[in-house]
Amino acid sequence: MKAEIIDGKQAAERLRTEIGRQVVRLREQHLLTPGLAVILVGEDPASQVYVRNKARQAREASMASFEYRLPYSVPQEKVLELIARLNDDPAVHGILVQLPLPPQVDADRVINAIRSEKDIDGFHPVNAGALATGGDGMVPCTPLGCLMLLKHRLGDLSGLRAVVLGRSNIVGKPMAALLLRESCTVTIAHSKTRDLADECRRADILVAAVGRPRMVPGDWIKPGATVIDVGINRIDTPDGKGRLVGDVDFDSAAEVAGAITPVPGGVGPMTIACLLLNTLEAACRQHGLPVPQGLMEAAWG
Ligand SMILES: Nc1nc(=O)c2c([nH]1)NC[C@@H]1CN(c3ccc(C(=O)N[C@@H](CCC(=O)O)C(=O)O)cc3)C=[N+]21
Repeated sequence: MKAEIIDGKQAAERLRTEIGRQVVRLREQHLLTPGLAVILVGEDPASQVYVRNKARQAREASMASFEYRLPYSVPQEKVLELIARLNDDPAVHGILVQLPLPPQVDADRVINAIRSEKDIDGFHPVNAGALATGGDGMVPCTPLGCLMLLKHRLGDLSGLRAVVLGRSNIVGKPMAALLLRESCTVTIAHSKTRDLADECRRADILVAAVGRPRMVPGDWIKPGATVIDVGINRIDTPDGKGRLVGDVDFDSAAEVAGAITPVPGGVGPMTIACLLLNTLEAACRQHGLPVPQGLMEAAWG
């Protein structure tokens, strides 16, 4: 194996430690405790694990965490009512509604209902628009985490060719916008892209976010490229336990890439750390306090 493994777990731990310090400072100097509210609809076991992890890590960073569990069959109105209440709750600075949602609940309606200042996922159109036009809104957690890992490895990204595989509003599009902001030459590739392998082979930076287990083989990767694997796919194994794999075929990719993120232990932990970062920033903004600087650098320390 040739590639350096980019340790997202370690980078996320460093970032969370620094966030925790800033939260303690806010509490002591301004009597302000950043609060994160997480809404989970339904009983999906994987989602329950994520939500529990988010709440635990928020508390470990000295934040307040509020969890709301609604039944799978909940009417959309009930979800919107809860959001309206949290929008007006001064103890809540960030609201996250775990996706996906059941069919009777329209995700766009729900996202639009969250006050954009409390939209720590960065999914609200106001925040998506700010990212696209160079404003300073909330940046979606997964792309932000990916960017930190890229800077950790590469420093300045200016002029590099970046290919983003996947065009979702949650990862692909905001990832491309962030890389453009860093002055990369950005290509968004997707299921209709012709000569997908050739597009990928041009990439100095390849971000895979398609949700297809091990879709990207090593021979799609430019030698020395930096590969960020956003995929978290559970696959069956002969022992029946199953395991997590990314969108990239790790073993063959690691023979070619200069650096690569593992799954698990890559992008996932950074996503949660960035969620805490956004909650801290949201709390500061809502109270007219300066946003602590230099936190992102903590991740690539
Ligand atoms: N509104 C909303 N915001 C989200 O940010 C959001 C969401 N909905 N819905 C679901 C996805 C998924 N997601 C993950 C975050 C961390 C890990 C993570 O830390 N994964 C560990 C492994 C965890 C395990 O072992 O299962 C890792 O990659 O090392 C995974 C998945 C956030 N999501």
